[in-house]
Parts: sequence; structure tokens; C-alpha cells
Amino acid sequence: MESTTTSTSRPERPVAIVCVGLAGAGKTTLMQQIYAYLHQKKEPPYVVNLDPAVTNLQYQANIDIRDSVNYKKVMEEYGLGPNGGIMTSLNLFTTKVDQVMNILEKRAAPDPEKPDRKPIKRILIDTPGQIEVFLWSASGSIMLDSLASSFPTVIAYVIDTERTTSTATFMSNMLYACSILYRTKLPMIVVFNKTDVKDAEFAKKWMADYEAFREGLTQDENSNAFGGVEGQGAGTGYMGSLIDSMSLTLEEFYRNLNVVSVSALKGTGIDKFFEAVKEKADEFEKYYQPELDRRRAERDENKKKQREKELEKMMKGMSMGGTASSSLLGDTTYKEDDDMEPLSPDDEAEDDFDDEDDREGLQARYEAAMRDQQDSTGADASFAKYLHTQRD
Ligand SMILES: Nc1nc2c(ncn2[C@@H]2O[C@H](COP(=O)(O)OP(=O)(O)OP(=O)(O)O)[C@@H](O)[C@H]2O)c(=O)[nH]1
Repeated sequence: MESTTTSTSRPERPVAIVCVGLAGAGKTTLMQQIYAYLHQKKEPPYVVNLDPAVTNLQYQANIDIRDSVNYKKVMEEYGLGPNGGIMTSLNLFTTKVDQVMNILEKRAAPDPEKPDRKPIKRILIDTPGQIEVFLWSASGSIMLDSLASSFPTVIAYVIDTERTTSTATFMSNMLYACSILYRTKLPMIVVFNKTDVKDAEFAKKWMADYEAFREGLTQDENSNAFGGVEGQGAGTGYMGSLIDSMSLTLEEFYRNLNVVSVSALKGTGIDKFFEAVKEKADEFEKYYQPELDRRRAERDENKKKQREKELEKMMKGMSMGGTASSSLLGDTTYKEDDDMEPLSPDDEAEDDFDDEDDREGLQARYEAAMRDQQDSTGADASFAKYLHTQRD
């Protein structure tokens, strides 16, 4: 990957690790293992649990969505099913995202009042197993955007290795990972978990060598894994040729991933996991941060233009031409350290406007995220429709 912009040098920031994966892949067990590992190294992480439906957390979360939202009550009150309940709970929690970010930012910096307390180095985020509810919802976007705007953020996509041994399930998992990458635009680590039950070497080989994957595919076709008539291979052959071409298409995607094998249960592979986190966090600073900065500058510029337009409209409404009105203003430039006059009642009104602006900020981010969802591809649009039915 070539970087076009150089990242500005920043003080070292904690890395946020967001654990995502299908239900039962082992996210919570991995979080628990990482938590124990970091405590042992005397570098305790800051932990955020975003799974409102989890019943038994094996680690101590610093911020827990369940403290703010009662998922069961949300389901009852809004007459929702489990997925709708999780999504609504996340939406409700998102209204607190600014508070959460404030806390994280405070904990990431040294506290002069508590010189013994070391700034955190890692933030761990556990997410619901209903992966789409988190990643494809407005609240998921807001949370990830907020995290990535303050910290290098890495996605750890956890896979149950034992359940991905056929070429078809493997490909489904990789396509899922690919869609997460497109959705989040964040660096990703693929974590093959449960390697105490099934070694992940076969999967790593499939990702590194197309011929090896092709061989696995032929074996699956010959063993009738795609539902053809016994002894006659893979039915129409459609599945086999689709998986084959997908594998070629994904070669570029595989090249930019870090892949690690762990057993969250036994605690193996955790060192390698942290090496991958370090690599991806560096990649974030080098390649993703400049892009984020560029997008932020573009957004600010658009906002400024919009304000200028509104101002011009307002001036026209007051029958004051742009030039005439600007000539009524002195050419004083205010600086941050200029002495401030006491606030007049008018100024106070303006201050209220700023507060209002802040409140509208969250609303605007919701709307932008929703728009984003609807502006996407056809599949995305049908998903948005699904989400609407969930909300209704
Ligand atoms: N053998 C083995 N079992 C594991 C491993 N990691 C997790 N498990 C088991 O897999 C099951 C699911 O683990 P969880 O950590 O709850 O999975 P999750 O992804 O958080 O599940 P959801 O909360 O439903 O999304 C549990 O029974 C774990 O004990 C592993 O490395 N090896």
C-alpha cells in the first residue's frame, strides 16, 4: 500500500482493538484471555462491553452498555425481537458516545492529580455476536468513527476455525471479513480461534496459495460437498466455479490482512496476536490517519461553505449586499488569547447557539450514518430496508 500523505507526528496513543465475529466464534473468551494476558504484563487495558445481551462476562468491563441500557426491558417496551432489542439498545447507548470518548481520552493522557496512574495503552471493545446489527447500524458507525477519530483502531475478526474447514464455509467467512473491511475502512486482523481443536494451517495455506485452495475445492467437489448427485461431483458446477473465481478475486484482500492463530481457551498465540495489533496500529497511523484527516478537512470545508451560503442568504434577506455588509465590519482579527469583553445578553444568546450546535452534532452524525447506509450498493439498500423493518 502506497501512502500519498505523510502522517503528522503524534504522541503515542492507545490502540483500540474491536473484537467482532459471528456468534460463538469466541470473542468474549478471547477478550477474557487478552485481559488476563495484559494484566499479567502489568499493562491493564481499558475495557468497553458493547454487547447488551451478554449474561456472563468473564472480565471486568470499565464501561458496560448493560449499566446504561436494560436490553430485556427495551425488547418488552418496544415490542422487539432479540436483534431489534440489541440494535435499539446500541442506538440508545450511542447518545452517550461523547461521554465515553471523553473518558477514554482522559484515561489515555497522564493525570497530573494521579501521577501513579499510567495512561492506558490499549482499549478493548467487545461487540454483539449479531455482527450485522453492530457493523451495519448507524450506532455501530458512530462508535467506530468516534473511536477512529481519537485512537488508532484495529478490527480483530474472530473465526471459529473448526467451522470453516470446507472451502464453501471458508469462502463465506472471507467474504464476510471483506465486507467488514469495506464497511469500517479500518485495518483488520483475521484471528483463527479454537486452534486447540483444529489447526489453522490449512486456512493460512489457502490464503497464501491459490493452487492449494484449488486442490481443497476439487476435494470438496469430488466428495459431493456442494450438493450434487452422489458420485457425479458438484451438481451443476456453479458453486465450485463461483468459489474458485472468488478466491482469485480475494487475493489482493488477503495480502493486506494479518492472520493469526490462537486458542482463546488455552491462551496460545496471544503474543502473535499483539504483534499483529502493533503492526496494524502502525499501519493505521501511516495510511489510515492521513485519509481520516483529509476526510475531516473536507467535511469542515463543506460545513464552512454551507455556513457562508447561509450567511449570504441571510444578508440578502436583510437586503444587504455581501460587499456592503462586509464594509460595515471592522477588519479586526480575533485571536484565542485576546482579552475577552464580558458577555452581553446577545453574546449569551450566541453561546446558547453553540450548545445547540453541539447537540445537533450528534443528530447530524446519526443522519449522516443513516444516509451512508442508504447510499450504498443494492445489497446495502436491501439491508437498510431490513433495518427499517427492525426499527418499525
Ligand atoms: N475449544 C475451544 N473452545 C472455545 C475457544 N474459544 C471459545 N470457545 C468456546 O466457544 C463458545 C463460545 O465462546 P464465546 O466466547 O462466548 O463466543 P462469542 O463469540 O463471544 O459468542 P457471542 O457472545 O454469542 O457472540 C464457548 O463455549 C467457549 O468456551 C477456544 O479457543 N477453544
